[in-house]
Amino acid sequence: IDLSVTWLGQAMPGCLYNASGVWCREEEELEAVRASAAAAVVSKSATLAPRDGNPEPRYCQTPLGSINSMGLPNRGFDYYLDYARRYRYGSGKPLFLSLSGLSLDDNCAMLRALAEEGLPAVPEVNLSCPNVPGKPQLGYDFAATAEALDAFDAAYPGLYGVKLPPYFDPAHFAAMAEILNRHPRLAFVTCINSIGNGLVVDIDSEAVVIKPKDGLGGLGGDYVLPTALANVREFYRLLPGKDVVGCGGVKSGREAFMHILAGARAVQVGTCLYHEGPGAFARISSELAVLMRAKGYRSLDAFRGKLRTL
Ligand SMILES: CC(C)(C)CCc1c(C(=O)O)[nH]c(=O)[nH]c1=O
Repeated sequence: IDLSVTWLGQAMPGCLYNASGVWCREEEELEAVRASAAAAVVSKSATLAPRDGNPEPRYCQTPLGSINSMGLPNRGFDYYLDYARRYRYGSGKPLFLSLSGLSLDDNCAMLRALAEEGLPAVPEVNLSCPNVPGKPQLGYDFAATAEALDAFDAAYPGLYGVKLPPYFDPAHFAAMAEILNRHPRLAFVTCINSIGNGLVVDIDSEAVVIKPKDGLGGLGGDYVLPTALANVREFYRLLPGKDVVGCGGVKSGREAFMHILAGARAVQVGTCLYHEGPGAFARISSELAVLMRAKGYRSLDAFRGKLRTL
């Protein structure tokens, strides 16, 4: 059973890696993911300057997944760029740097710095990054997204990707695809980021479960799987020549199989990784291999994007 993936001119020994934000803020965490059965590593979304993030509790696990309003706590871009400079490709696992600048200028400054370092990692620009206050996140502001991608093309000469928020309307899938398809070096989209601004209520305390934003936070886990699969399948269809990375609701070989069936080139694990730790990658990989063997598939190419309609 071959779980390897070749994309972006790189080979990955498998198809699973972490979702940005989970087990990837500190170098020790990044190294633990790299040393695990994960096939790649992505860092916590970086801002130019280090950030403490929001007051705790800012993350909460629930029976159906997770809710978080971390507030972009990260060590600052130079910390992750330094890690990228020293990153040992010996393990054959690509490194992605997630970027979430607080302004378009910050995102472009980080992209330019990455280019000047000789592209030691592939950027995954987080389109859930904050926009002008009072406006929706960048990924929900189509004009701002179009402008940002033009600026990214000018700032960075290599292949890059974007992390997309979930979309819920065919007109939004079409509008985003039209913009994304203008950018040939935009090589992949990662679908999806958490479903924004959910509210989890604890009936015993009669209170919300996280402190920031009066309890509003991004949802992950079982809550988001159908939305994640829909975004993977729609953008797989709408972005010819680009790769889609599946993210959302993966906790076993079953959901990884679903994401690849929907068209995912590779699959990220977030909420499940937060709770299980990097051992999750070996478990999910073996579950996926068992599932493939039972179905007679010897590689991911044998079923990628082959989700049947009725
Ligand atoms: C939500 C933002 C803080 C604007 C970006 C960082 C981020 C966070 C976060 O750091 O709160 N959490 C997520 O689930 N997804 C994200 O993209």
